[in-house]
Amino acid sequence: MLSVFPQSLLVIGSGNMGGAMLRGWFAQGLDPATVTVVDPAPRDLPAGVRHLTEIDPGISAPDWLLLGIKPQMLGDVAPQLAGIDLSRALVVSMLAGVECAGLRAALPHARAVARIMPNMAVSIGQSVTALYADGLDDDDRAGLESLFGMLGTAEWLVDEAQMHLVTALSGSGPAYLFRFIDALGKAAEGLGMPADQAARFAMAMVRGSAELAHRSDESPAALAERVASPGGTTRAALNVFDADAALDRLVAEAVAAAAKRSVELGQ
Ligand SMILES: NC(=O)C1=CN([C@@H]2O[C@H](COP(=O)(O)OP(=O)(O)OC[C@H]3O[C@@H](n4cnc5c(N)ncnc54)[C@H](O)[C@@H]3O)[C@@H](O)[C@H]2O)C=CC1
Ligand SMILES: O=C(O)[C@@H]1CCC=N1
Repeated sequence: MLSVFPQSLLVIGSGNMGGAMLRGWFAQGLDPATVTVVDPAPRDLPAGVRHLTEIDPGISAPDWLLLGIKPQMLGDVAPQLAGIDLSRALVVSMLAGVECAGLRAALPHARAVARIMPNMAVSIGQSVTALYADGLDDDDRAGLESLFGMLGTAEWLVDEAQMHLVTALSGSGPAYLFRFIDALGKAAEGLGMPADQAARFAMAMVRGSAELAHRSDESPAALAERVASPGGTTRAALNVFDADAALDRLVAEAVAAAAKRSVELGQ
């Protein structure tokens, strides 16, 4: 059977995201011997890969070049990649904000470019990953769908501008949820519950509720109404969220700020 994995993968930047993706693919059968990681300070470097602390002109032509650096570093790193043969390479960029045109301009010798926007749940194989590329052939598209489907779910966007919104929604989104869990625990602690127990209950509640919402045919908004007995405790809390649409407005403002920052990072 033909492998779905690229024959040779060059990873530039193996931090939170790059490292988590590699570990996910190794668990699915990617051979570490086919992977070269360039990173001066990688995070939990997976065993068996070839590791370089800087880009070396001796790196052989990769099939995939995975960019896992911060967007602000592309300007420094791209010139160092000028000496690498990328004539066969599909560049796969997770850089927030940086558009395909910018990637092509930075790496004009690459065969093709594609963008992905995963999230931190790649580390447990439960990311939702947005894919975007223009003018990519069917084999490359199928390869991206396979590799990112292994790390959760993967879905194509048809309009590149939507990448900013996906970044603000599902790329940054885990942080919003983590902060909400934290705030719930702190609220109960503030009202007198032991901190560790409040944190445990908040976490367990969010986990169960997320799974319930995932399995349910009803919308999250409808499920919330089912929790809220008329005149009961939940309604009292939801009334606080709903006063002047406070929760919707706060979340909309936060997501808009993230999307705006994504646009800025691409400039
Ligand atoms: N953290 C997240 O949840 C998400 C991050 N992203 C994107 O992923 C990218 C990486 O983010 P993180 O993994 O969180 O950052 P990180 O800071 O954990 O990883 C970046 C890695 O780049 C390495 N690095 C620095 N200079 C380098 C160089 N000259 N050559 C090679 N490697 C170098 C660092 O040592 C580090 O290991 C960013 O572009 C971000 O926009 C996308 C979706 C989610
Ligand atoms: O905060 C960031 O810029 C990156 C992109 C999405 C999640 N983390």
